[in-house]
Amino acid sequence: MRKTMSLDVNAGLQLANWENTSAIAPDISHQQREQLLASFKAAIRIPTVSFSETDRNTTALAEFNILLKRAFPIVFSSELVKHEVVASYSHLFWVPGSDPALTPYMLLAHIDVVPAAESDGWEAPPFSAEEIDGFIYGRGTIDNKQSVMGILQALEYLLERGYRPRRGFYIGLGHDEEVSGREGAVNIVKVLKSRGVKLAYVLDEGLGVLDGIISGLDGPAALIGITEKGMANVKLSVTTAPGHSSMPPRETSIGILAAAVTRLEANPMPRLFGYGPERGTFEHLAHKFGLPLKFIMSNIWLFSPLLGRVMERKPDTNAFVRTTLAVTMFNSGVKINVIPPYAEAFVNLRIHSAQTVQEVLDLIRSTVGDERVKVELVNGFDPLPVSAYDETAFGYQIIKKTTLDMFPQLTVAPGVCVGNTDSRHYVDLTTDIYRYAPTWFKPGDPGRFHGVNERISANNYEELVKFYFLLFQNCDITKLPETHGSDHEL
Ligand SMILES: CC/C=C\C/C=C\C/C=C\C/C=C\C/C=C\C/C=C\CCC(=O)O
Ligand SMILES: N[C@@H](Cc1ccccc1)C(=O)O
Ligand SMILES: [Zn+2]
Ligand SMILES: [Zn+2]
Repeated sequence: MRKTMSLDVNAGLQLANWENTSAIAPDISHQQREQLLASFKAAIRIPTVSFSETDRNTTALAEFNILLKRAFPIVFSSELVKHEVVASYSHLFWVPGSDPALTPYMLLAHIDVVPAAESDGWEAPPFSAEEIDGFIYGRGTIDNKQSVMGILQALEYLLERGYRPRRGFYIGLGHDEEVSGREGAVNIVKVLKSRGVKLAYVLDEGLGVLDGIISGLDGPAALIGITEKGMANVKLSVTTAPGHSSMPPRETSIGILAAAVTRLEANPMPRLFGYGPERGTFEHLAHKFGLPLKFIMSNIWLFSPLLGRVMERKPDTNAFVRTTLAVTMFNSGVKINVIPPYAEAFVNLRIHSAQTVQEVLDLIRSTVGDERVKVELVNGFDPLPVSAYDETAFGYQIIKKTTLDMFPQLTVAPGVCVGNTDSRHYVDLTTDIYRYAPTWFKPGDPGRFHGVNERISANNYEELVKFYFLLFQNCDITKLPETHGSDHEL
């Protein structure tokens, strides 16, 4: 019989047993702090906006290329670093290790951002990088220039201090992540494949440190994304005969389509909470909840229907419960006195780990339940495979250890990334993809993603630089420490 699980997740791999490879301390002088913040703000001020796959601010992207060279002169001049530009605005860096027998790893981030308009209610203009009460405001501060700049800033400091890695690594910076990554990430992957590269693990953007966001949890938790939801874009359309508005049919194409869309919103996709890896998140965090939540979280197999009902009440937690459906575009009409011959709507779905694109399409067709509404898949992909997060998972344990080196008070747990990332293009290069940076989220902060007042504290940005600084060095261990007498399940 399965016993009640309450994992002491911070035990097991005793930090003391790790080979110490972080010989260079992450000390940052007052002058360096000023300079790293100035470089970060300069990056935020360049509006590298992706509007659509065909409409991107290429002037800004070109300017960003120049900024990178200016901000990180050692990275760009070091003999050790091989740099190449991919698809004009994406960047691939390769730093070979002194021990070629060690499989390299790769860090990813993206340069482009989604659009932002000050008139939406920003407290500071979205490309100003203005600092208010210790927070730097601007589009890209948490998605994802904090990692673009943080990774290269850490490498700059390490090289400056004479660092030579034992394990080689790649850094990939995409320029079109927000509109699919088909130019940047896809071509970087092509280059790596042509060279026969295999990666120990990939670390990309995604989850972070949640502080006060999971209600009932005692203290902040770092969630490392071990998978991401699938995605589907679906087009619904209705074609009818046009005519004079004075002799209307009982329903127009607009009415038929609106009714179909209403049925979709009224009948959400099934609750699947507990059927995917989100279950492991709560089992890992269980010991950090007070009673009775501790008991509930330790017995997800019994309580998942109850938890699912509670979590579905708020959009940010509902995202973990089911495949979400958002009607994002609706176009129709020709003239005020003409019966509309055509109406179309687009629906964006984020698919729960326990479902597939095909299953979701079938459900949409049956919920619409109207032959006059044509349902077509525009594009999509299934949920991503689940990466390893047991005690032998190199990437997961390195990321976890580095997080605990910086923030010993955190509980670290695996999580599902509800947004999509460039890392999904890397599935043929590694089985282990993680989506995480120690960006801190407090209540209300998740809404800043693609929303108004996106911001990061200056202090948190500096912590990110230190995180990557330690991560590079922690990756130089040749193998994970052996686990001693671990009788708990993972
Ligand atoms: C199971 C966890 C339960 C509750 C968590 C609740 C809310 C999560 C809140 C914040 C999560 C942090 C990150 C936001 C999520 C998605 C962003 C991921 C990728 C971004 C991709 C992109 O748009 O560029
Ligand atoms: N990363 C963005 C854009 C994106 C959407 C879908 C697929 C790929 C990228 C998002 O998750 O919303
Ligand atoms: Zn992003
Ligand atoms: Zn984004």
